Amino acid sequence: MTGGRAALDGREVLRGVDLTVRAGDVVALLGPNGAGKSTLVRALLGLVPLTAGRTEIYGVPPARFRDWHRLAYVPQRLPAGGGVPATVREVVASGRIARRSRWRPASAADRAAVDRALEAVGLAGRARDSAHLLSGGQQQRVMIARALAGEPEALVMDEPNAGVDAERQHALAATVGALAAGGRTVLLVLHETGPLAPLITRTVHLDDGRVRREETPEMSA
Ligand SMILES: Nc1ncnc2c1ncn2[C@@H]1O[C@H](COP(=O)(O)OP(=O)(O)OP(=O)(O)O)[C@@H](O)[C@H]1O
Repeated sequence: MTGGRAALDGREVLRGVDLTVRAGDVVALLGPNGAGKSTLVRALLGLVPLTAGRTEIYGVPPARFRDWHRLAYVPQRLPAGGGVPATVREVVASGRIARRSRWRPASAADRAAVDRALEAVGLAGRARDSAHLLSGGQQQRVMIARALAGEPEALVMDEPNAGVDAERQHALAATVGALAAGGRTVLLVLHETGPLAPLITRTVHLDDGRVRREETPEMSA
């Protein structure tokens, strides 16, 4: 993103953001409540239109970007259920849709990716349960698993550790560590880096809609 500006309800929330996330980066986006972190990640994905500046995903503006299987996004708040009952496994399997050619039934590779994703978030034993009956934290893990199932090159997660206990935070760090080791790109909105700290290649501090500071681990070492 270069010079990105965005407004919500007539109020400018992004005030000229320059941010480049490179392949293989594990970026932590930090900042106080209301700094614009969620709006920034949504704007990077083309979910919030820019009023000025520009942004590109793999070199293409979001409106023209087609390779959505390369990315996955785990929003901070869960989309309202929509009243459609689905099992945990069905929700996670929906993360494969962008990868599958249309009308083709799920392959062994699809099923294996869903199994791995369920294992990674510790929900393998809940696969047949109704997703909408799980707790908020478990539903968040379902959304993370759905993102992992698509085996994206880049993952964007908005506050995946909010309200999450220490054990699950360490489990998430293990998952992110495996992604990083595989050369994947990860952008995380965080309140604090916690167990993810050793994995982070760059921290970006946002305040009042602007990037105030960027740090790499070498700088703080
Ligand atoms: N849909 C909306 N309409 C109007 N204003 C909004 C909307 N969503 C967010 N805002 C406001 O925009 C500002 C930035 O919000 P944003 O959610 O991007 O911040 P954040 O840094 O992610 O905060 P938090 O850590 O609390 O999630 C806040 O002042 C918020 O109240």
